[in-house]
Amino acid sequence: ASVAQARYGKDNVRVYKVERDEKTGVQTVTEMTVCVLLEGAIEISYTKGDNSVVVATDSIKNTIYIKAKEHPVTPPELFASILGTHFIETYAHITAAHVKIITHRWTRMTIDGKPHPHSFYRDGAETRNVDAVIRKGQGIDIRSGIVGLLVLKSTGSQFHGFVRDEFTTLPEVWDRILSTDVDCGWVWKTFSGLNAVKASIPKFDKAWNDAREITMKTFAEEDSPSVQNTMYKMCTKIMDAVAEVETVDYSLPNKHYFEVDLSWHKGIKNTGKDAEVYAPQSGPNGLIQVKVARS
Ligand SMILES: O=c1[nH]c(=O)c2nn[nH]c2[nH]1
Repeated sequence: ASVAQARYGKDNVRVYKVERDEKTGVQTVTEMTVCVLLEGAIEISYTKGDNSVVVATDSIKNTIYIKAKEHPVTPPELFASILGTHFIETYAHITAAHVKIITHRWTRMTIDGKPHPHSFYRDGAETRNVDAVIRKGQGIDIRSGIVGLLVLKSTGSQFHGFVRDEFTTLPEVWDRILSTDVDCGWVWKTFSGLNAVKASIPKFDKAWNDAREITMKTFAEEDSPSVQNTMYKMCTKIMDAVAEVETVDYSLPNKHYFEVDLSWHKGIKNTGKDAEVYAPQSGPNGLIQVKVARS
């Protein structure tokens, strides 16, 4: 037997950083959860119990805090690249670093119509994510993403014309609720290294804003014939908006809301065009996935 693949490190490293503007008194906060996993000539730590090749996961955790102090933590694409580059440049036997950053939302409060200088609230479980792989001599591959953006529309969604056979009970529908929990990502062309990432810094926030706006605008405005078609349109619009992106992917649960037939009670009409009260379903749920590439 031999080691086919191995990587190790520290997961769930929670990091908070505040930026204080002395002139204006405005403070800005960032909170993220970081995972760093290392690859390289580490087999003997598995096969021989030889720990001489192990950068302790505790040291990896320490390094994350030190780099967060020494460097910008935003955009997350930059901080992930700084972190990964540190590990492959510091340890000769480490050949790749896998860095995942989940950025949580601290949205600045608006108090009496004005942005508050140092108060924030968590507006949703939505996160801005980055998965980066930094490989010695092979550059930096980054996938940026949005996770946990929960959306619903009360109409403007249809689903009909699907296969009807002896397994089918689903009625065709021309007006339905559509709700999903957005998990989408966009993969950047490989960066040659940290300097190339630094040269692209303004592109990362713009791409995230574009992807988020496109997702919500397309979701809201499309009279959707299916999740499949609407998510494909989101992908193509993001590709058009961000030239440096090679592929865009979505994984969307279809979070069903079932009509409740109440006709048994005094003939209440609550189905079809009369439906107003629905039963939101925890499961089962549809799950629709796509990755779109430049043709
Ligand atoms: O948008 C949808 N796509 C599907 O594939 C599907 N299947 N059942 N309901 C559905 N809705």
